[in-house]
Amino acid sequence: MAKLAVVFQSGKGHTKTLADSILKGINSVEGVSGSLFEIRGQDIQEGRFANEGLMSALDNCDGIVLGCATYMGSASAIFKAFLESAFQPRWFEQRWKDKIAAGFTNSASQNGDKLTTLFQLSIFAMQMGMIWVGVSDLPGNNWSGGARSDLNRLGSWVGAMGQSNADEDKPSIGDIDTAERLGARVAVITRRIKDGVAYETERLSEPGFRKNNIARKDALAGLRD
Ligand SMILES: Cc1cc2nc3c(=O)[nH]c(=O)nc-3n(C[C@H](O)[C@H](O)[C@H](O)COP(=O)(O)O)c2cc1C
Repeated sequence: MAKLAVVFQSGKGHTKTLADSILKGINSVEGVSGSLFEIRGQDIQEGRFANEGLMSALDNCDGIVLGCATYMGSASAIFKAFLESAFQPRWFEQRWKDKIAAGFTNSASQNGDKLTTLFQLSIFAMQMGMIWVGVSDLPGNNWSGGARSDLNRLGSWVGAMGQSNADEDKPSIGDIDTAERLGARVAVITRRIKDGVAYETERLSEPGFRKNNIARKDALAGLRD
C-alpha cells in the first residue's frame, strides 16, 4: 500500500476544503492511502515549527502534498515555518529524496499573486530532492462559454489553485474538483513508482557530498576545473 500525506495550513477553512478534496482523490485510487496533517500555529515557538511526531509520520510516506493559504502574495508564515523545519536534519540527510510531491493554495483574489506560493512549495520540494507532480488538466473558463465551475478554471499547472470570495466559505466547485483530480494523479503516479522496479537511491549528508567533491577535485587536478 502506497502512503501519501496531505500537509496543509488553513486559517479560516478555505484551503482545508482543497486539502479534503486532494485526500478524496488520493483515497479514490486502489492501493493508495492518504492522511491529512494540519500545520497549526501552536507548534511554532520563537518562529520555529517543532512537531517531531508529524515530521516522522511524513518520513514514512511515499509522497507529500503540500498546501497553504496565500497570505500577502506568499505561503502563509505558519506553513513557511513548517517548511523551514525540514532543513535540519531532513534536508541535510536527503531524507525525503525521491518522494513524490505536489502542491495547492487558495486565495481571495482571482490572481492574488498565489503563483508565488506554488513556486515556494515546488522549490521547497525540489530542494528536498522530491519529484514534483503538477496539474494535468487543460485550462478552463478561458473562452466565451467558460464558467466558474470549469476544471482548472484558473489555468494553473504548477499546482492546484483555489479562489474563494471573501464573503463565502469555499472555493468554486471547479477548484475543488481540480484539487481532487490532482490528488488522484499524485496517487496513481506514486503507486506506479512504488510498484515499479525497485532501486537504491544514494543519500548523502553535506559532509559526504563535500568529501566526494574533494575526491573529484583531486582526481581532476591539472586536467580541468
Ligand atoms: C494575512 C492575510 C493575507 C492575505 N493575503 C492575500 C493575498 O496576498 N492575495 C489574496 O488573494 N488573498 C489574500 N488573503 C485572503 C486569503 O488568501 C483568503 O481569505 C483565503 O481563502 C484564506 O484561506 P484559509 O481560510 O484557508 O486561511 C489574505 C488573508 C490574510 C488573512
